[in-house]
Amino acid sequence: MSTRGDLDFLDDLRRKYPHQPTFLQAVEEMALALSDLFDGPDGDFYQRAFLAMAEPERIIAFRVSWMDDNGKIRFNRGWRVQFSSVLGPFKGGLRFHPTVDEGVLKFLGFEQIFKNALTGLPLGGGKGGSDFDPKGKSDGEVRRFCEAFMSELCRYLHPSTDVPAGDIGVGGREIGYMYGQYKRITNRHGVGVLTGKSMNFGGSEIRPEATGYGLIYMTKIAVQRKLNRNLTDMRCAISGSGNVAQFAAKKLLEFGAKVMTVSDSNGVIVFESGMTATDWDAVSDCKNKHRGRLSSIQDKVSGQYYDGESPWSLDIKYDLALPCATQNEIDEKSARQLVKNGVLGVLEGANLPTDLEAQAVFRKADGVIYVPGKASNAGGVGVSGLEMSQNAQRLTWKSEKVDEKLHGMMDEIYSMMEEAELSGGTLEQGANRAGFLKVATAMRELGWVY
Ligand SMILES: NC(=O)C1=CN([C@@H]2O[C@H](COP(=O)(O)OP(=O)(O)OC[C@H]3O[C@@H](n4cnc5c(N)ncnc54)[C@H](O)[C@@H]3O)[C@@H](O)[C@H]2O)C=CC1
Ligand SMILES: O=C(O)CCC(=O)C(=O)O
Repeated sequence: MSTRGDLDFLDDLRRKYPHQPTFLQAVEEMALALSDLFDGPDGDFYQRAFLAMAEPERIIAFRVSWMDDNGKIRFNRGWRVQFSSVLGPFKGGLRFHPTVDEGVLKFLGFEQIFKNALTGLPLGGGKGGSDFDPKGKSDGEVRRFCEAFMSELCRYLHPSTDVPAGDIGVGGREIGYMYGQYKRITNRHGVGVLTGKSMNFGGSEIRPEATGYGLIYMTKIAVQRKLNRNLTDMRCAISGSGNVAQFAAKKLLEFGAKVMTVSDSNGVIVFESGMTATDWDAVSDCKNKHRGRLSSIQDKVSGQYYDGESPWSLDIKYDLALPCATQNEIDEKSARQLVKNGVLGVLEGANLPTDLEAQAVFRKADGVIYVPGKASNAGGVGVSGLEMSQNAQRLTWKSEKVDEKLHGMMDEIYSMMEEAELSGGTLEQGANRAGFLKVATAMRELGWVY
């Protein structure tokens, strides 16, 4: 594999976007994994295709003005990065978080292109969101913000153009409010312009669960094929306690694994004897009903709460690390600690949770299974794609059918990665290469790069 210094053809991007470090990080991670292609016989074409993919087709930026509970008008920035329509409509979530800016959305949109390609569905890549902070806002404020956001965004959406969904800070409640406003403004009903909708108006079974469940389906496959064991009693660390983390934990409990941790940005709960179903209910209630902090349930759960810590800052032995919170949550020091404590696998539920130095530690560690988020968390957007299919058919499929398709998708993605491994590469290279080649080939066929 090349080193970061070898990728000279990225210099223009580095010069243009020094203020977008996470975007450049995502680009470099991808390019490193593709270095064999860039150095090969068709390298010139692949480099040009890669640079074309790294420039969004369109970025829409807008002001969102909304009224707070005191009757004051407040302003936020909103964006939709329509990154790539090569494989299909722009598809990817919306993030509401104070750290959101154009660079963060470009990193997420760039990852989304290849993730969506891996699902095997005709989906392009996009991402959007706002620097709005939902923390501490009343339900009325969140609703008015969502309506204001959609009032701007609605003119750019269409089932065959751009179909957003949720991400950090955007769950079923926010999707409902945005869809409500879309219907009000456009007078179009029952159309698939958003996924992650309620089952009452065109949602799909298993979409809320899909990212977390998909992650654990892939984890199960990896552990079976690489370690020849099942998940029973394996000590699994999860970070985060939102949508992805909750359903990853739920599926792990179902498979008999030991869920050792969940966390939020304030602290972590460690379940030395493994999380119980009652603990899971308490976390879900805390986050989904009360929208509270984990510290508020420390007396209601069997685990111990540590303020200011994360699953990766504590010196604990885990068999599997499943980061499900946010980008760059695992740095080099945490990665070394995980490896020292004998971690067997790191499978990413979040997008880019491992920074470049930490990735290098996992790559070098003998035998550690390392699966990047664009493969292991693809189940969410995969089921979003199935929601679009159901909307187009005006049908609702049974949950067993959706779950089976989700399982099949994760299995298929693992097989693609395994193919690369069997020919001397790694699972990580396999994921990046399969996603990239699909988009690059399509671009050549469309006459967009040649
Ligand atoms: N929702 C989905 O379908 C998908 C989400 N993802 C990724 O999964 C990750 C989690 O997303 P969701 O669960 O949907 O969001 P969410 O809003 O439901 O939960 C986010 C969780 O991360 C925690 N968190 C956020 N910032 C943090 C920080 N700086 N330090 C520690 N914890 C922090 C929050 O406390 C919360 O528990 C994100 O990286 C997202 O991009 C990836 C694929 C699909
Ligand atoms: O379901 C979707 O469209 C997008 C999910 C998402 O944002 C992601 O995969 O990171």
